[in-house]
Amino acid sequence: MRELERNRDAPDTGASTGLRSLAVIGAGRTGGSVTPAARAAGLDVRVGTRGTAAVTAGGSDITLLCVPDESISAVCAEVATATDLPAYVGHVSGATGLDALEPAARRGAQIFRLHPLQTIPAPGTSLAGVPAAVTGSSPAAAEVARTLARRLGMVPFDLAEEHRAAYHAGAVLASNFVLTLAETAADLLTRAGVKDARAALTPLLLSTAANWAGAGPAALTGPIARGDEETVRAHQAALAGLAPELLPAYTALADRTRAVAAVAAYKNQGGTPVSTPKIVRTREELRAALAPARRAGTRIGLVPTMGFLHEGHASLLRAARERCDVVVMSLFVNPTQFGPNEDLAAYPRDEAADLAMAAAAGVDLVYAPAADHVYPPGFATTVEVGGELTNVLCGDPARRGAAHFRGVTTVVAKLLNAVGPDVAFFGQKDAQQAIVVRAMARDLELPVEIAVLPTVREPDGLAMSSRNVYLTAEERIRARALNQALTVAADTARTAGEGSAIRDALAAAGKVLADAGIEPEYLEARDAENLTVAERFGDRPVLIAVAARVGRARLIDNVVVQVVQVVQGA
Ligand SMILES: Nc1ncnc2c1ncn2[C@@H]1O[C@H](COP(=O)(O)OP(=O)(O)OP(=O)(O)O)[C@@H](O)[C@H]1O
Ligand SMILES: CC(C)(CO)[C@@H](O)C(=O)[O-]
Ligand code: BAL
Repeated sequence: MRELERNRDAPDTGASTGLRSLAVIGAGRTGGSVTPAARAAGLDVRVGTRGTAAVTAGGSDITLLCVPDESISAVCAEVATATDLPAYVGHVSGATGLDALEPAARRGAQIFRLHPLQTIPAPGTSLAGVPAAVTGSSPAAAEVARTLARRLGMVPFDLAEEHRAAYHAGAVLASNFVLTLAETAADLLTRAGVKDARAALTPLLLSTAANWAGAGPAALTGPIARGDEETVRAHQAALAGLAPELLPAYTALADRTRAVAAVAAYKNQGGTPVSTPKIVRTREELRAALAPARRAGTRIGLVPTMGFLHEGHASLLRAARERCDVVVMSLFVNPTQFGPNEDLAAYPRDEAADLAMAAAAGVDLVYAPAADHVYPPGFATTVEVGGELTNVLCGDPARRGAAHFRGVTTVVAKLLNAVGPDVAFFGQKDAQQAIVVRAMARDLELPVEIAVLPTVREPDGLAMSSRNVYLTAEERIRARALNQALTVAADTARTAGEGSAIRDALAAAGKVLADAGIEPEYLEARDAENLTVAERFGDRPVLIAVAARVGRARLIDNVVVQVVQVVQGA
């Protein structure tokens, strides 16, 4: 065996590896396939079973346990009693940990797992080209397992022990669940009157597998890939009548398929997705999906959005990805923050594109509930931040009113409760919203950090907003005046310096707006922390905020000006 260690880096052909003798314990499907492959590779193979394991294993270079999962531990205990203990003891189970080989490890053997990622229906199945997941208790044990795999004709890849269960779940999805899906599809076709459903479906199933093997998510075809949601709804209606028990599974798979379609579309544009986010629609699914992260005490980040994502949202998602272990994005056009004459019905929506952006930014979980799930019949509780913060600027009764912020704080409180994030991310573009949400979190002692990130702008300075889509080409050009006006106000203040009049800065900004034919709903300067009216520019940050209708779009923007920098600790 020492020879085997000496030759670790040698090519794995013939006797040069030093691997000569192999004890195979178990003569079932896997053992019965390993044995002929090992003999064909020129190994000296001894075969034993439970009861003869110690005698068979004694003196071998490697002993491989090919016994049922539940017997591995007991058979390993037998092997551990061998007088001439093999240096390496392994098993071939995907579901079982290395710890099942503890009895041999305790006596000084190095242990490994070598799991063929293939169904082995009978003894004598060829292992040629079969991928094999390899894990070792040491680098030497892993190398021995790789060498053995190659000698048996397999293609080894490394698998970390802590990811064994996830890996095995993947294997079950690809094999067992695909079979279950095929069987379910056949059942449905049979109920729909098709005679030999299995024969009818076989070409489709085989070509789907072959196409996926070649092209991955790009091989996806069908209604979801082409955004035909009407057909999806027709399927759901048909299932509700013919096979209602299949409806939850169909709906869950449709959501998963939307995420795959989004990833495919994003890749198609040349992007490299960081993840395929999971979509959940109910608070129960959300909690279940987050339970492992919560148990593990990992850092959860939440980015609340109303969808129709742009680079502003993406900057929040990327910040969450950098700062948190798990990134949750909510996607919900919240009806309670829209006034009766506002644009709730027209608000732009594109879930598939949103999922693609979420995938690009590395989002783990997208929470996209229906309105009646968030607000079921009987819903009667609201969260409201009182006082100045919600009565001024957008909260002025003549504008969106305090009811708008009541809608925002109510839904944000619900989202914070449902997700339980460590950090929630908001954009400075909605400056008043960020201040109001911070006040709510502080007043209600919510255990969450409210992070506020800078406004992301178009190259010409226009703040990115989902509502920019409402602008015609001519309005889009005029809309630049909002940021230009704020820039002029900030420059005026900075040039005039400490104590300069707010009035002058606002007048300069107002002129820029007027020149563009824009009459603002408001153009005001307020203390950037408590929103009280600001009198002069000085050492406190001043928020200059504007709201204006440009065509159909009501746009907002702001800048924070502090003409005297306060040196911390001075
Ligand atoms: N340009 C931007 N830069 C940074 N953050 C932004 C930007 N636009 C929106 N956000 C932030 O993204 C989050 C979700 O906002 P929302 O989905 O309402 O997008 P929006 O573009 O502001 O849409 P709307 O048209 O409703 O203003 C909020 O915290 C918001 O402040
Ligand atoms: C925070 C928010 C998602 C609540 O609906 C919304 O107001 C928004 O998108 O800014
Ligand atoms: N972007 C803030 C949410 C709203 O306009 O309703």
